[in-house]
Amino acid sequence: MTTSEHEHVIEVTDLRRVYGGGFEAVRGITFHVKHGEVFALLGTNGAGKTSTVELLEGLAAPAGGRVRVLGHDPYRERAAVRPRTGVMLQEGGFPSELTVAETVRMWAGCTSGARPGAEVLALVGLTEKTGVRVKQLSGGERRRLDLALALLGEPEVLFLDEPTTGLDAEGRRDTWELVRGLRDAGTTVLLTTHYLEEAEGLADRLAILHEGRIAAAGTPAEVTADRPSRISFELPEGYFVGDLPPLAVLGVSGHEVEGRVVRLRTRDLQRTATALLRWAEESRVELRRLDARSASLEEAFLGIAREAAAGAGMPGAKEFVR
Ligand SMILES: Nc1ncnc2c1ncn2[C@@H]1O[C@H](COP(=O)(O)OP(=O)(O)OP(=O)(O)O)[C@@H](O)[C@H]1O
Repeated sequence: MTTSEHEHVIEVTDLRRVYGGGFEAVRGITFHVKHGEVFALLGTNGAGKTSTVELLEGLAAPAGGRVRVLGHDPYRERAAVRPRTGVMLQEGGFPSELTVAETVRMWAGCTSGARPGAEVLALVGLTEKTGVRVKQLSGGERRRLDLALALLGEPEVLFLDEPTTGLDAEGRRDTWELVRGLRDAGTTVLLTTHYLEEAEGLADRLAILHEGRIAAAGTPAEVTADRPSRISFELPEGYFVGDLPPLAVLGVSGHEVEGRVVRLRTRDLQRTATALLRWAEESRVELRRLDARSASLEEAFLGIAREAAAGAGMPGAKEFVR
């Protein structure tokens, strides 16, 4: 089966995973990943991200539901799926006495159609470390070696479990560039991450898992759309919140005051910001440390976690099909 622009490269339907002791880590999740898309699975610790990715990689059989990768069952039809996928696990677990070059050679021996080791090491910026033993690599360099090995077979589908954990800011940005380049070349990427900024900047679509279920899903913009924007500023000496226009007139849905700092929440950022600035100008007042911003994925994520903890029922999709 060949992939085309319109096919779902990964299809997950009502997927369940139950561990030995009877614990249900994945409780019926549904999502699709399209050809050439970067899809991020987010979630709190223990939400079920790794448990899900392992089912997609064919490392275990689901307790219920269905997984298809490139049209195949990754567990039962492993031989058909494995050569076309690249996997970067959370723990690489290579023999630490081998050098980087030896590790890549060993891995290439188990990879059908492996490209030259020097090529993947250059891609991840490890060329200088070719002769270094794995045990002497830094944590970030090991992550990059993990990524190099996942790329050896020029996979059509790439699974990245927390690819930038342990990387410094520059290494993280390099990895993002690399993933974007792979996506632009048609690779489908599914990644898990704890970095919301990473998902916001990299993912075409994402799902937020909470206790084995999808709490919200969509594009980063869709997931943040129903969250309020925020405006904060410092009131000058002698002014109080009561001196502002009525908050209802400003279109404010909630506010907090801490000393002189005022934080407003609004669902209409333009209206609130305009009314506030008009008032400041007419009152000849300077709003110091003025900051206005749309909801970030981080706010959406924290909001979902809070609502879930409060048992308030979660927004967004219980299932997500597009
Ligand atoms: N082999 C196992 N046996 C029993 N329970 C397990 C096993 N592996 C994972 N779990 C449990 O399943 C749940 C989901 O774990 P999982 O590793 O999938 O979460 P995660 O979202 O990847 O978390 P993290 O962000 O911490 O890596 C957790 O409560 C975990 O304790």
